[in-house]
Amino acid sequence: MLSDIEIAQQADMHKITQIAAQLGIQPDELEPYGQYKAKLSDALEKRVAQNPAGKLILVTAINPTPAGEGKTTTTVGLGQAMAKIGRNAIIALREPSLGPVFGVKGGAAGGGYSQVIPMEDINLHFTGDIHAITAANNLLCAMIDNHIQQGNALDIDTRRITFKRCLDMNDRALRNLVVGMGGPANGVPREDHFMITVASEVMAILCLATDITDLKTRLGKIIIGYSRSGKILYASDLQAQGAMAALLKDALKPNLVQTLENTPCLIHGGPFANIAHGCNSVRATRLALKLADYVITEAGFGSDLGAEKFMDIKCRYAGLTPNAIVLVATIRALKYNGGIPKDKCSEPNVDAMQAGMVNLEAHIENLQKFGVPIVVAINRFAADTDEEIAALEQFCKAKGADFALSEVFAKGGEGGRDLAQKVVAATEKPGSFHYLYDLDKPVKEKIETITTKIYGAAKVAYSADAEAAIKEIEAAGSGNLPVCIAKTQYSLSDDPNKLGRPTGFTVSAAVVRLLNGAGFIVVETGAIMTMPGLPAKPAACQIDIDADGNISGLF
Ligand SMILES: Nc1ncnc2c1ncn2[C@@H]1O[C@H](COP(=O)(O)OP(=O)(O)O)[C@@H](O)[C@H]1O
Ligand SMILES: O=COP(=O)(O)O
Ligand SMILES: [Mg+2]
Repeated sequence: MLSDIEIAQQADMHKITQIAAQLGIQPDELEPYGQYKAKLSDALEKRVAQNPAGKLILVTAINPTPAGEGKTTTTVGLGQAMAKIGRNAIIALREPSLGPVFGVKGGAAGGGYSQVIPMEDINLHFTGDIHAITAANNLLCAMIDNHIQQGNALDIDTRRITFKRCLDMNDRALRNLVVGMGGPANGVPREDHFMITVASEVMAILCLATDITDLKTRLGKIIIGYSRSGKILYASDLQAQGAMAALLKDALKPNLVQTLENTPCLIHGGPFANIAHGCNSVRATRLALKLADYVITEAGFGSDLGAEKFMDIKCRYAGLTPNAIVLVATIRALKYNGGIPKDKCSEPNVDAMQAGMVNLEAHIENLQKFGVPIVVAINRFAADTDEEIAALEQFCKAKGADFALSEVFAKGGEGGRDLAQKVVAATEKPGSFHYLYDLDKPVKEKIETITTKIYGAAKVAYSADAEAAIKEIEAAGSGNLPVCIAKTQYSLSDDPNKLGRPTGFTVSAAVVRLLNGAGFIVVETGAIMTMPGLPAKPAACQIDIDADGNISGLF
């Protein structure tokens, strides 16, 4: 079989103006970036605002292996399959981060015959949105350190600056550093830290902002740290929000591209779901709902992360109601959850798969708590045996769960017809969507609702810092915000080694941070890091470009 990039490079790409025309988008509502990418204008958003909204479908997954289980691939394949069955659908994805592209997972443009294209552009610089987010974030950092250098009128406590620099790269050497070295002309020395751009508050703000005014307001509300008297300081205290918003003017507009089968795709925003809220932007999702009868979108990692945050943060803020959920399960991930090492998960092993079924069961039960019809998508890999597939289908039947065997990786839209039919039917079932918790509950109660009802934890252990932060957040009147738990994606717990369906465990809430601009409270658990590191053999080592500009090795 050809590699992902070889399939993508052989695709018959249509001009982006043709893809736009399929959606009724006028040429003057499109801002092309070359012939195959474009941003969608504010004028379009205004013109279609009164259109009836389409149906919203979320794609999530069980706990993944490090390679990922095919949510993006399934989202793309389902979008293609909907066209095959004559349904008018758009897919809405997050933009890939350079961290995984050069790290372990590789790109995030789907795979096989279900990819979005041009995949090299999408996986690398795309339309520059993540670079703009990095620049806006680091402009604020430069203004913080400059304010201190210029006399520190705000009396910023240099030991309590909470806003970190960012870079869209897996670079562990930047996790902890000292800035301002070199003497009086070069700044004031202080400890600082980098996080990966996709975990930054500016990324979260871009994904939740409804327009440029809302964006600027949110940016101004970013907490940068404290004065030495303990006063909370904001980006607006440095008059930074205007310049930051100006840097993000174009990044705020959703991007239009296409799938291998020339069906439309919006890509906008790219937060990870383990260390951030894991959903593409509200603007892109809302716009897509006004342009098509079905919108298929994905949220990162398993339902314990991306799907829970999609429901309780994104849908709540955007007033969205999902009409169906696709739960991607793979035989390899079930074996992984059944205790098989990741490099052995392609070997036939029904027993191990059966042992790992408890993880699928947990995710089905989790998603049922949101009151939205579910379809399990068995994402078929070449190594899957008929016996394993039959056993998995039998499990779904016994569980009373709708399911479909999906072969969109190997066959594109043709491999997703049954899934598409099942999903359309699911969207026509009565739903009773509801959030997991009410915002007016105490912060600890919201945290413990997620950890017990979704993760299956027995309790939460709060560090002294976490306890103090929760008290301070509630005393400042900000306790009525959603919670965004940062934890490992490999386990329902905060311990990556607890696979399957662990019970009786304790989740450790180590750090609690108020993202005042984004409007949610981050709870960092276990040993989660906001700046990943590259692996021993980075994917970057196999990426190359020839004299004609042809890129290879991206996957
Ligand atoms: N059915 C499949 N067979 C082979 N490889 C697959 C299949 N589905 C997905 N992949 C590959 O697995 C990796 C993860 O897929 P992706 O869709 O990015 O998962 P997720 O979005 O859940 O992280 C990608 O390299 C993709 O090409
Ligand atoms: O945030 C993680 O997203 P994927 O699960 O699509 O890799
Ligand atoms: Mg993905």
